[in-house]
Amino acid sequence: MEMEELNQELFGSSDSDSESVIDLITHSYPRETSHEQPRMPASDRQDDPIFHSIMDSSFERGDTDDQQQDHRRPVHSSHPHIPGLVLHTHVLTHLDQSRLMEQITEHNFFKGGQQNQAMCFGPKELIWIQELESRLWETGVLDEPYCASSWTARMPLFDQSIMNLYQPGEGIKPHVDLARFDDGIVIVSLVSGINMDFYPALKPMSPNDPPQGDDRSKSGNTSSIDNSSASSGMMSRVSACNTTLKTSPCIAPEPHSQRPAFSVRLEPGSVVTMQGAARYEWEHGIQEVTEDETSPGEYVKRQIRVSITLRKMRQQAWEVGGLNSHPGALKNGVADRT
Ligand SMILES: O=C(O)CCC(=O)C(=O)O
Ligand SMILES: [Fe+2]
Repeated sequence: MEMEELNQELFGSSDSDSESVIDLITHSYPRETSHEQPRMPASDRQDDPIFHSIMDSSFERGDTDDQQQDHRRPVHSSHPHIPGLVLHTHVLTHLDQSRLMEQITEHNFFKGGQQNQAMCFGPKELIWIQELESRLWETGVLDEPYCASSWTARMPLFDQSIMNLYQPGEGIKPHVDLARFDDGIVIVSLVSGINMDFYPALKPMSPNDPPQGDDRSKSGNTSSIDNSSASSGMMSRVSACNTTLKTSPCIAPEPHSQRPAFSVRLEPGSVVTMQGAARYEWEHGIQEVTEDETSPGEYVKRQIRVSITLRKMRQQAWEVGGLNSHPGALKNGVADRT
């Protein structure tokens, strides 16, 4: 079956029942992966919330607006007030998203919704990173001036990916990504939209900070989230509560001392790139709310969302304790956080 037909089945057909779509997701097109990771049995996918979010989401129903979006060219909008922050819309088509979601679902990274975060290291296991990278180049996301060649020329471009699953009402605390990561961070939004908020960092970071971070990140309101923590591959909801890495309804949200300075609407298929000031001097976060204001007085209910963050570890970060000190994290590219 051609990919277009698959996409039509997945997203454009109103009468396809779950069984047939599950079957399509399981078997329909050849996989380039050599992953040894255990796959989710097709029968279990019927209970998989990610799968259901695909089934329920508006773009999967083939809404006219969403269909049209597929034919729109990518638009790159540099933020007028946050240097280095660029929103790239209409980057991933429904087909791109469906392929990524298929891989994520198939590898059961979120354990049927029991875990809300999964991490992979190294380029080998990350077929979606290769696909994403190609798409980011093809669509001009990684071009100057949005992304500086000082980091886009590095090899590999990304060696870590983190996938976040957000149920409606979940968010992520405002933070500056850890110093162990290089400049140039990419966040890809899948399945449904969300508002991301930006706050001037109370304690800005710099590319020259020690890669392991310092005590500054442990105090004050600026959080430097170790959702990348090299010690882990997966973060369970329980550990999320214990570590406050990613906020979850089971802990009281800590309000940020500031109101967001700016909010950016991240539609599915859009990409955010952060470099320079946007990466080091601004915090980004997602509030724990069930609906987002998309224009004055207009609110949109949240649905399940999945994001993929692509980053590159700094060389010094490997030296001070990267994967070598956490061999478990390497197994199959992911490991349970314990
Ligand atoms: O899910 C998102 O859009 C943001 C994720 C994020 O900030 C991170 O992984 O550091
Ligand atoms: Fe982040």
